[in-house]
Amino acid sequence: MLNINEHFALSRRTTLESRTMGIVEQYNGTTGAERRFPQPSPNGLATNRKLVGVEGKWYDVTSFVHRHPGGEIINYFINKDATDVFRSVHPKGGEHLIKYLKAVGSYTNSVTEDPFNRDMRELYNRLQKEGYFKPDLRWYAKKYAVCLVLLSLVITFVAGFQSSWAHGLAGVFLALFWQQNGMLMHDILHHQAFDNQRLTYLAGLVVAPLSFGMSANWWRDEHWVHHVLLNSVSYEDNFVDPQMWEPVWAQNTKLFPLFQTHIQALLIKIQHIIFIPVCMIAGRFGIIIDSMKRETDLGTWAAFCVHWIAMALLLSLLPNWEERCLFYGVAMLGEGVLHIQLLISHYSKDMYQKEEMHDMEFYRYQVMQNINITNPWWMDWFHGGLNFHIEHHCFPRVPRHCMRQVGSMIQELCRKHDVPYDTTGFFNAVWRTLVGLHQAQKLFKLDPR
Ligand code: HEM
Repeated sequence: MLNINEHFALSRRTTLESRTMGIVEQYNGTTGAERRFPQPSPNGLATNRKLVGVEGKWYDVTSFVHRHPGGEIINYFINKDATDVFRSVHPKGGEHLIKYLKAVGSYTNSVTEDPFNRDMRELYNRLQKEGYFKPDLRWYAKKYAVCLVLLSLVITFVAGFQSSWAHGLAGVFLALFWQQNGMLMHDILHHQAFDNQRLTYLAGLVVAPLSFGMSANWWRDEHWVHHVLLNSVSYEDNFVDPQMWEPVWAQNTKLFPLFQTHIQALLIKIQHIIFIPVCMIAGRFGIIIDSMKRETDLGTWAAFCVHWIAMALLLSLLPNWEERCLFYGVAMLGEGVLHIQLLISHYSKDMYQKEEMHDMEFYRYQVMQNINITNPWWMDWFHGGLNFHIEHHCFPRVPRHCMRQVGSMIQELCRKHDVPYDTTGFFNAVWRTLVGLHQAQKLFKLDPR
């Protein structure tokens, strides 16, 4: 095990950018999460081929990995059993892909030795049989109709009233519009509304760059890595779960080696105090800028333009700059709550590193690394499915409105196998995050070299 100074020494060798962006190369070889995905040996099959194991069969992807529409993350699963992750990420659970692929060998169907994982695979089969994974377009269409009502309230209160309170209220409606769109984007990109890649892309354009001002492609790519390699950090491979890493927070001591400047050290000392205000003030712009920096898709850029032109027109309807700042400021702060919601389901969980990985298979790992938010059903709209984070990480394609039922099934299996199922109220989850940040800052110091 490395001590903290050695961590820092290691971390200096690479740039921060390569840590956050070079997600790919590290997947070859033994990385931290490897032990999470058991490896049956592809005995008797040519060793120079790249094989992926799904449901007991080996598929040769040697000539396909560079063209894989899901990106280079597939490299991480070469010569491994990828059954659970394969079913979780692909539309239709990848059944359409399996039908057309030719197997080149087989291994014992269930390499999983963890009885909890075995039962969760059975639960997956049951959910599949009972139609839980069926995309529910009508339910999501109703949700989008609510968004349109919110948008018309924004326009009415901006254009139809002169008073400041009406413009402040319009800001609240805009915050709700963005928050609900953000949650819809999350569901849609997980194929909960369409199990077709093209339609998912088009719907993603509407709810993300057009309505929210953020790139759906960027978010999807980062988010899938987050799902698959949740809460992982690996210094040698310059990798950290992209959704769990902001160069301003050290929520876990395993992130310390990634911080190198005195400014960062200063921010970390007060991170528990500034966490909420920074999320609320800068959260929205942080993801907009990040997503624009890497976007190359013309459709997305066209949607960005429409978004900002519409926003400029809306602001021009207000009588002066004070009213504009009031309106946009209220909207931005209100939408900032979404950024807190996005982080509290993981921030106070542990992070795993190569040297310390536990032998946990897919479902056990997903259950252990997530926190659910307990809330009455009538507040589900506010949490937008993020409250069922355990269920979502186990079965990302289950539509939001089925989560309660699926939650009871998972809880039953957790009780049966004595697997901790972490659930707490919204404010308590925020508190746990702040306490975690506070404890981490007490341990933090820059390398005194
Ligand atoms: C036999 C191996 C595999 C094949 C043939 C394959 C093929 C594909 C195809 C054709 C798509 C486009 C979506 C679709 O039409 O279904 C896709 C998407 C994707 N694949 Fe794979 N894949 C394989 C294994 C994997 C593995 C092991 C991972 C590991 C995480 C992975 C991650 C993804 C992701 C994240 C997407 C994007 C899904 C989205 O757009 O929402 N794939 N894959």
